[in-house]
Amino acid sequence: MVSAEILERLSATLASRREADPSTSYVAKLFHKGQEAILKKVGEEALETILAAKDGDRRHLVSEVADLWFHTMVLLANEGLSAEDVLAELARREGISGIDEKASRPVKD
Ligand SMILES: N=c1c2ncn([C@@H]3O[C@H](COP(=O)(O)OP(=O)(O)OP(=O)(O)O)[C@@H](O)[C@H]3O)c2ncn1[C@@H]1O[C@H](COP(=O)(O)O)[C@@H](O)[C@H]1O
Repeated sequence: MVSAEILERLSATLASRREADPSTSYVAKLFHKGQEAILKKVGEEALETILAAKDGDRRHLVSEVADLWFHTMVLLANEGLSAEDVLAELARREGISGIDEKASRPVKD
């Protein structure tokens, strides 16, 4: 079984690409293009994920979610963050019902 360690290894690879040659690395090329280009890819992959979910092909859906996760990880790496930061946030939320959490928010005027 594949474990979440793949996310940590991928995060390390992404961080190492900050100094890599854009002509030999897709990730280095995205870093070189900057945040706008990365956000555009995240948006495209989110849309492709929605379309894949609607077409009912489960393997296609998994492939598109992998593209989405990968590009959101590039986005995090571009901000000096990693999958570990997101995993820590999910761990912090573990066991807290979304309904209870929402009800505990301060009331806005
Ligand atoms: N997981 C991935 C991964 N998933 C998707 N992609 C690439 O993401 C790109 C965008 O996918 P699209 O389907 O949108 O293709 P496209 O429309 O041609 O893309 P654009 O040219 O428009 O950006 C493709 O080139 C995919 O190959 C990935 N590229 C790299 N990785 C990982 O990142 C590591 C570092 O990659 P490099 O920096 O290229 O060495 C690799 O070893 C892998 O572990």
